[in-house]
Amino acid sequence: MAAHEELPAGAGQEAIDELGSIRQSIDNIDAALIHLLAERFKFTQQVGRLKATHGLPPADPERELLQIQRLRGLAEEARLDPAFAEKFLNFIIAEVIHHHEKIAGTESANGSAPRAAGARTDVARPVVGTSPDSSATTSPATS
Ligand SMILES: O=C(O)C(=O)C[C@]1(C(=O)O)C=C[C@@H](O)C=C1
Repeated sequence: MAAHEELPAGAGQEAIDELGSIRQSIDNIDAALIHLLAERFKFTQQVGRLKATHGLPPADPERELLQIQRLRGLAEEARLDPAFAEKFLNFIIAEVIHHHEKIAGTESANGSAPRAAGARTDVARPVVGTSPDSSATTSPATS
């Protein structure tokens, strides 16, 4: 509900105020996520240039396997769905690899083949735990 909209019948002012306050915190967290992602992409761009300069492949499946294992563990500790954590990381990494390919000039004419999260086209890539294509899993909510 946007600020200019009328209050739904039945919701008291206290509830509306609480909702507004919680949403402020959500907005702060969303802003932090954007800033963190921007910082992460700055570093991965550095990696992309380094890899292109030295002829290293854009993707490193072994590294990804370690990252996924680590993040799944962290997610469990934080009571976040590990399948969601894996899917989220794979989503980011797919974009990073696309950037790496662009830097190296190795992307195909219509861009990279769509990389299903957790799937490589050129290398057998380990997939840990639940499939990151979590249409089969429950919500990305906490577990
Ligand atoms: O660490 C690397 O080699 C990267 O290119 C970074 C990164 C990542 O985004 O974390 C991206 C692609 C690789 O497959 C593994 C990890």
